[in-house]
Amino acid sequence: MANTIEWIGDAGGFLRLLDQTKLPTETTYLDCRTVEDVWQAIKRLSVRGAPAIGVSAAYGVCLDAGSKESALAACDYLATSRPTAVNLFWALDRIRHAIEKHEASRLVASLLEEAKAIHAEDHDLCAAIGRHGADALADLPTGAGVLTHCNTGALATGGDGTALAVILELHRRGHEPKVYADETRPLLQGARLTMWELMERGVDATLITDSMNAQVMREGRVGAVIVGADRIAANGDAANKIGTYAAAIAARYHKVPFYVAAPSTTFDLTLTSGDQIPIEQRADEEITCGFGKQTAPVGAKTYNPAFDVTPAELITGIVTERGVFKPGEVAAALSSAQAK
Ligand SMILES: CSC[C@@H](O)[C@@H](O)C(=O)COP(=O)(O)O
Repeated sequence: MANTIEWIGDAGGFLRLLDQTKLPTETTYLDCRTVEDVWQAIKRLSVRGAPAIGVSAAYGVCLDAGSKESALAACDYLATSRPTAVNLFWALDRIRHAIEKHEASRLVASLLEEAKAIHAEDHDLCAAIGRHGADALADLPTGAGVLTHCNTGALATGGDGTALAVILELHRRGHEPKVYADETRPLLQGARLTMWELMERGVDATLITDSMNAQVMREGRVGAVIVGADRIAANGDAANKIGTYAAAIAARYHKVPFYVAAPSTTFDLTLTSGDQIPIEQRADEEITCGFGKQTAPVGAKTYNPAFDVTPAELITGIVTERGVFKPGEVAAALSSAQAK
């Protein structure tokens, strides 16, 4: 796999991102040399996926950390790029603490160390999620169907991914999962990115459109659904890419277990329920003129929420780096782990 996020050089270096808007047809990189470049890259989804957004923003601050004031202003600015994935705000808070703690004279080097630590830690979180999730799904018959939505792999994180890390671990363990990848309208993260990653890794993957997943479940092809998340509230309600909620409803109807996989950095325990999660609204053109092809009358009125919230009651288990928990138990489990 190509590097999704890479800092090139030392403290005077720059951030190199794999430009995900060009995949799967072109593997090209975007060199970000200013905070504005990183903001734009996050906004237009050149880098996307909750953990990857957080890691990129942490590196982004290093591009304007000549003084504590400029670094703090960079944090505030990057926080305006996208509203839903809480990993962005978590990473920027961690960088803000580092700004306060470290000497102004070697601020860039200190912040770079912190950003690299956030990146490396995310790699380890993904590995732990993969192991716990594969343990939870160990009883699935060999060759069972596993449905996923959006892209939650190496392109979305600093490691192997969240939901996709579970699938890859099942594959490594010889369970031979047969993945059904929702294409994930309107920006096709499932078709363009998940299919690309799974095919590169040699995992059996079948592309379907989002509207086919209920029928695929009805045909008995799916043993489990596993998805990622952008923000999970204290009660276990989970925001993820638009279409996740519909997949969860279909899974419940067909008695298919529905798992959400996310690191502790995706939890927002200040929110009591998913109703409080800010949902990003994106441009009309994404659904009227996707990928440059006009598919609706000019001037068509649109509504384009980028995420939805799956209520906790539809979620069988939440896979974290600390284990798999019932949605109603996950906040207490993570809080007690943090207190230790
Ligand atoms: C490990 S990634 C989990 C989520 O961030 C992912 O499922 C998702 O919804 C990404 O949305 P995107 O708009 O592509 O950033």
